[in-house]
Amino acid sequence: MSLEVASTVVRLTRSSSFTHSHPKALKPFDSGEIKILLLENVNQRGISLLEKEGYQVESIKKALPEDVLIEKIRDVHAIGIRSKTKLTKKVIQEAKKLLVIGCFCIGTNQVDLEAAANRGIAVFNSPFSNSRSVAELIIAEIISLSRQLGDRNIELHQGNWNKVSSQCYEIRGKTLGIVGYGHIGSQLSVLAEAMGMTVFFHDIIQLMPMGTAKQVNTLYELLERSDFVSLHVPETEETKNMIGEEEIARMKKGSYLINASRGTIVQIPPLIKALQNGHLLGAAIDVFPKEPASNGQFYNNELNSWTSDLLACKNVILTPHIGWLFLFSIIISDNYLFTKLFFNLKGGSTEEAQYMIGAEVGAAIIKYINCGTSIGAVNFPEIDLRAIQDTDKTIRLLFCHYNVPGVLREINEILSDHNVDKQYSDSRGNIAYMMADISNVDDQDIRKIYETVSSNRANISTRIVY
Ligand SMILES: NC(=O)c1ccc[n+]([C@@H]2O[C@H](COP(=O)([O-])OP(=O)(O)OC[C@H]3O[C@@H](n4cnc5c(N)ncnc54)[C@H](O)[C@@H]3O)[C@@H](O)[C@H]2O)c1
Ligand SMILES: O=C(O)CC[C@@H](O)C(=O)O
Repeated sequence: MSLEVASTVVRLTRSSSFTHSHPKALKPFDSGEIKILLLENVNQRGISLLEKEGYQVESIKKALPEDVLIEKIRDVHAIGIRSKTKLTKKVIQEAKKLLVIGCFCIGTNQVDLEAAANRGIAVFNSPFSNSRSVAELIIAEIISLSRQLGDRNIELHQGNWNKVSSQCYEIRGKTLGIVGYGHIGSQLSVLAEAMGMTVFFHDIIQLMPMGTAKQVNTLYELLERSDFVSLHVPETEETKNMIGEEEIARMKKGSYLINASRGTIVQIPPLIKALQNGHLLGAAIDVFPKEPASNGQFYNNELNSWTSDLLACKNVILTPHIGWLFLFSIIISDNYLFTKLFFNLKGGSTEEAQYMIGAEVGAAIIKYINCGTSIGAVNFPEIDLRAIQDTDKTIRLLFCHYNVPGVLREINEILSDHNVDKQYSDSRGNIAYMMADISNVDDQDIRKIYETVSSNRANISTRIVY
């Protein structure tokens, strides 16, 4: 494999609050030359943080088709995306200047993480800013499915008064099976128990149950025991098509399936069959194998060939990937229970979730560009050093390289004439990352260190920040 060299020298932020210091004369780039591309309507909080750093930020509201994305990505140092933008190996190979990818969401399946790491590109996400919103959505859907709220709502909107109680149930005493007991699954577990449900979960790792929830050994055991099955796994090779004909057949007759994880986890045609023949009493689907790149009249058979069949099924709640944008409230007034559902892309706590994600991922991008900090990266060795206090002659060397024997010795030989104040290195698979703060270096030294380190046999990317 050829060793691609991505190199940048940028001003190092000298305090944790990212205040500006004056750039040195020799540095080839300043922060105004750092270009950031943000896609899919990233929250204004993230945009403002990045602009405040002096970077050139372009923000586009939708996902881009591959050819346009390739054109645009060639020129940028950072890209911010959500769930729709596919950063494949092909796209990443074209991104010659790219240092960092920010996923302004939880899922990172839309990025080829290995291809990014192999090019020295760190990937960050927001691992739990919207977990609670998804868990609340699922509780709302469990009640809605159990009471057929979606159908009653559509009927009444069409002028049809249909007061029925047949196959409408309380959720108290029912069993919820959670597949994937991470941030979202465990939050859901707590909420479901508070509503009087019994909770089972299945995960590939042994986990501490919340409350009185119980971990079961196999997916089939969970499917056979649950009145409601809710999926909260990431998209991986193992989870793709995880719920198909056989799994749905294992579910209890009269049970419900909920998927707000990723659209590839559930095979929709067997789900439609089970809804049509009454094996399942309902389903709630927030994510789809193919989703439109922007809002509009795109939800039809052209998008997914079975769309009209799914739309014709009874008691199916369909939402446009808004799991994290959901506010649910129950108001108890006198003896009445009013259930209010808000599906609103801009209101209430939705702004809070977006704001938090914008702040978290925006800050991670800034810290990586300015200081090299990779803590929280999902594909990269995670390292950091405390901030440099000496404002004059200390530089920070950031060396991402293939994890081969003898490389650190070679780099330390290059640095042996200098005073290395602090040094830290870590590896993850075949990628290693070293950070070294070197004091008392003049402008000529900076150039020399950069040239010798970046021409090392294992170099993937070398940066110097100061
Ligand atoms: N609909 C939305 O708007 C929305 C919002 C946020 C997240 N998501 C999706 O939900 C997923 C889960 O989010 P999270 O924050 O809880 O993730 P997480 O990483 O905290 O938890 C995922 C859990 O799934 C488990 N798991 C992985 N493979 C498994 C398998 N084959 N079988 C059983 N368990 C398995 C993991 O061990 C982990 O405990 C995300 O990856 C994302 O794709 C959707
Ligand atoms: O914002 C999005 O598009 C994705 C939301 C959600 O699926 C996530 O992974 O956080």
